[in-house]
Amino acid sequence: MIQLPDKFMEKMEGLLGDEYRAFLKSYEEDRALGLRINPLKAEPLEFVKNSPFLLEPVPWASEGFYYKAGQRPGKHPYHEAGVYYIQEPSAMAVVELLDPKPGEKILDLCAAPGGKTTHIAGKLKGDGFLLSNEIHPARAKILAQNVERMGISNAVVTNEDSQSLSLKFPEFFDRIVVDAPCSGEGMFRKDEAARLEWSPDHVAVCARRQNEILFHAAEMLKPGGTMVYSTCTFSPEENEQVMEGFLLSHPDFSIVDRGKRPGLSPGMALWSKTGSEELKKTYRIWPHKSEGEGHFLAVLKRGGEAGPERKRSCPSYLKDKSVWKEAEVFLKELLVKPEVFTDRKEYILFGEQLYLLPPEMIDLKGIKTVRPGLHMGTIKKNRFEPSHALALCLKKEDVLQWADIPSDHEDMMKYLKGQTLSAPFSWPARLEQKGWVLILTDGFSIGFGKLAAGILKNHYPKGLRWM
Ligand SMILES: C[S@@+](CC[C@H](N)C(=O)[O-])C[C@H]1O[C@@H](n2cnc3c(N)ncnc32)[C@H](O)[C@@H]1O
Repeated sequence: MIQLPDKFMEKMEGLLGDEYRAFLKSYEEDRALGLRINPLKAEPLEFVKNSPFLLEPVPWASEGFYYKAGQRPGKHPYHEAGVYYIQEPSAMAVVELLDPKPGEKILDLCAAPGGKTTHIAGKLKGDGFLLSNEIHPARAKILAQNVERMGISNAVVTNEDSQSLSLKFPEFFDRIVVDAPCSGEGMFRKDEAARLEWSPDHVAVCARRQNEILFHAAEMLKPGGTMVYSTCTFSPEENEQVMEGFLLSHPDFSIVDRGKRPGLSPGMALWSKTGSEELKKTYRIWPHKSEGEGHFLAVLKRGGEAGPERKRSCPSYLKDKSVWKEAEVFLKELLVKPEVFTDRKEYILFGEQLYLLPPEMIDLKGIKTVRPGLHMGTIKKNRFEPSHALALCLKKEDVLQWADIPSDHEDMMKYLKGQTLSAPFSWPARLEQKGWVLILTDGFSIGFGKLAAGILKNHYPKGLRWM
């Protein structure tokens, strides 16, 4: 059995009373493992029918499934193709409760490594604007990589603190997720660092930080907008009590009742300072009651109605199209409908790097931006090199040249290792004599290759290659 901090155990026994034994026993059991299918790549139920893994539905997440220990979905080519995101099952409840709709503007304020961001993007179906922010630079890079792997075209990744963002985006977003940094008690089964770092003082520090982050998040929500606050900890100081304090200082906000949900228990109003019944509308996930780690969630609504959109400054898009004529040539050669890209106006150039920004973006001057939009590629002298991110956004039916390599074929392994593939090819393909080719595995795009004289040169990024 794992070693839990003594003071944590004492505290939980005091809070849970008779239930404490069942709670403690859950630490002797294996934790549930989950993955969430990416609807930008696959229809979840269709995928499950043909999946190489044995998958069972997570009751609170339509795209979420449990997989069994011993299966290794993280080591399968489908993972590199962004077909799914490996995610702790309880964490999947957050975006289900947020309920984002295509066309909306969404903020994921504490976003790395990207579990909620990639879930939101799937529900937006490429329509709308997602700002994914992470305060720690190294984690923001991992977030951007996951956004790329999942084939997301309409997300911007920033690396800011919540206050700086709030100055740029007052009353801007329709929905916001605050998946707050917390003491991580709910992750003790899998995270030794959280167990070692835990102390009552750390809980208090986390609660103060959560209040501050929420304060700034609230400023960015449109009147009438929805915000989900979540943590992966049990402590009432970081959950019901944070909500209680927030509602007292923000009378225009209220907790939304999303009704009974399978696997989700009501929040513990009695553990707040006032015992307000409202807090029963928040949710908890308990490891001794559901197949998932400890979690707390609350859906908040801001009162009022959004006024007319404020005038905000736009980014300065590329006006001179000749700058990216090589990119245009590439798009016309590879795509069935190049106009999907060539008719768009929201292009910017960072040095040699060409990006396509989501529509309705505002100028991000002064904001540390890791990924301003979809990285289209690099404009080199007289040629254009498409980016890996673009390959992952494309589908077989979008392109004129493709090669579909079965995930269990040795050539897929070779491709992921960065090796060159030579004709004759034994897998389905539509290839002309030469040029850029979208590489797929079992129909899911996974990268680019370039064909010349029967040799398919590998363009799988060096940093991602399998050893
Ligand atoms: C619970 S994790 C987020 C997990 C993420 N939402 C996901 O689903 O993959 C909390 C994140 O908040 C970040 N964070 C830490 N301090 C912060 C602060 N003061 N303001 C905003 N974010 C912070 C952490 O670096 C961490 O990545």
